[in-house]
Amino acid sequence: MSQYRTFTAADAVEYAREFGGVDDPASLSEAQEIGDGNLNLVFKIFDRQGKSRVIVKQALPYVRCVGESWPLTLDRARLEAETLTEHYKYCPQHTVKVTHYDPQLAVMVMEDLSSHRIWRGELVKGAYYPQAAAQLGEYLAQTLFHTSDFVLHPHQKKAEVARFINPEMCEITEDLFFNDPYTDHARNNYPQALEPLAASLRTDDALKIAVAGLKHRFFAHAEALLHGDIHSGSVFVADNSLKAIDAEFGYFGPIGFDVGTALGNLLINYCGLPGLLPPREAAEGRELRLNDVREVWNTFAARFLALAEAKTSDVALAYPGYAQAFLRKVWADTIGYCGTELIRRTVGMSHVADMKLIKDEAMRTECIRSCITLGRTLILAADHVEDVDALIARIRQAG
Ligand SMILES: Nc1ncnc2c1ncn2[C@@H]1O[C@H](COP(=O)(O)OP(=O)(O)O)[C@@H](O)[C@H]1O
Ligand SMILES: CSC[C@H]1O[C@H](OP(=O)(O)O)[C@H](O)[C@@H]1O
Repeated sequence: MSQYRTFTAADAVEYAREFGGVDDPASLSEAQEIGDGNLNLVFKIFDRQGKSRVIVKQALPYVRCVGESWPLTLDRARLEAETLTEHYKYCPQHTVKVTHYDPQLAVMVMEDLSSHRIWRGELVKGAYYPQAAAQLGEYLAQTLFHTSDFVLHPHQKKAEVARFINPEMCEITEDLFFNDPYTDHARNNYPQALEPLAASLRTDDALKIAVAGLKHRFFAHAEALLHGDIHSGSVFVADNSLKAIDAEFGYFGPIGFDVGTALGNLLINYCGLPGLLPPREAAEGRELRLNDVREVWNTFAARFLALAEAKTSDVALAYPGYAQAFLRKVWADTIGYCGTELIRRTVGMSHVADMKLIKDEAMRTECIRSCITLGRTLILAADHVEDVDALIARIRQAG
């Protein structure tokens, strides 16, 4: 990585002229750094007419939101570019297109999705995209099925697991999802009024054993090439369009982790809406979120089963009924990982706009409380929820 240097806006323009793949490179004239994520630099490159044309994304040698005190591998740019490229093969309609990757500079060039908006930003405003949930279910089914043992030859699968070994990024997830919120960790961050609730997570034996099981499966179950961080801030939406971005946590892990993270962020929004919108709009929005949860799961499960029936290459896994049995385990994992996402986004360090934008402090505290309580309920109930309707009934019961 000796040639590595952190890009300025001028560097990003120069780079885009050379590697941006546009017909008229000389017209590229300006860059704006628009990164709002926790980790990287993202430059939007504009032409002389002020039209944005292409995106240049560069990994920093540390965690952006913390600074140089938290060094982080530059190899995450490769993992992001290669995960997105792999997912694009199987689901081009719902994956951002990466057109160039440079390991020396930890830079990638990708399609500009300025015609879209980040889904989380829309969800917090109460904007509804009726197709988004089904499209996310389709993305999850296509990418996770096609990178699983249902399809890949065992030799190819093992080679792919090796290519996507991602220890440093996985360690972040292992710590932030499964350790910090269940210990008294300096990174944790929650309202003082919730100290008794947060403290109760640290001493709840059943909860800690369930979380240990989820962490253990995150370590050990190399079921498919996950996106690894498919929250509503990693998803762009537009009318009848959805595109996943930001896959630097990609690795071979348990399918339920991706599905659970996706559902978890819909439920964080469900918990936050009473603090974000007036009562009637919030109630309507919450119903839409529950429908979204149903739609993501139902689409994912139906498409995964249809793909398994049509395309399973392994003779044992093709046995009638096996794919259904496998999906029952994915369902239990999904609910458990969904619960851990709710808790790590409220007790842990990485908070999200669905809670952060609630202006009234008392209301914000109550929304966070409901999110933590729901998270715990889901983790504890994960093995006992029959289907998505039963899940929705439990969510309603939790309040
Ligand atoms: N392909 C893209 N087209 C347009 N904007 C993008 C694109 N990729 C990222 N962005 C913008 O940059 C922001 C940060 O990107 P993201 O990949 O989430 O960064 P990080 O890896 O730091 O989390 C996104 O929220 C979005 O606003
Ligand atoms: C110390 S990284 C925290 C957090 O940030 C990542 O999100 P994003 O890249 O979308 O900003 C990921 O969710 C990590 O858990």
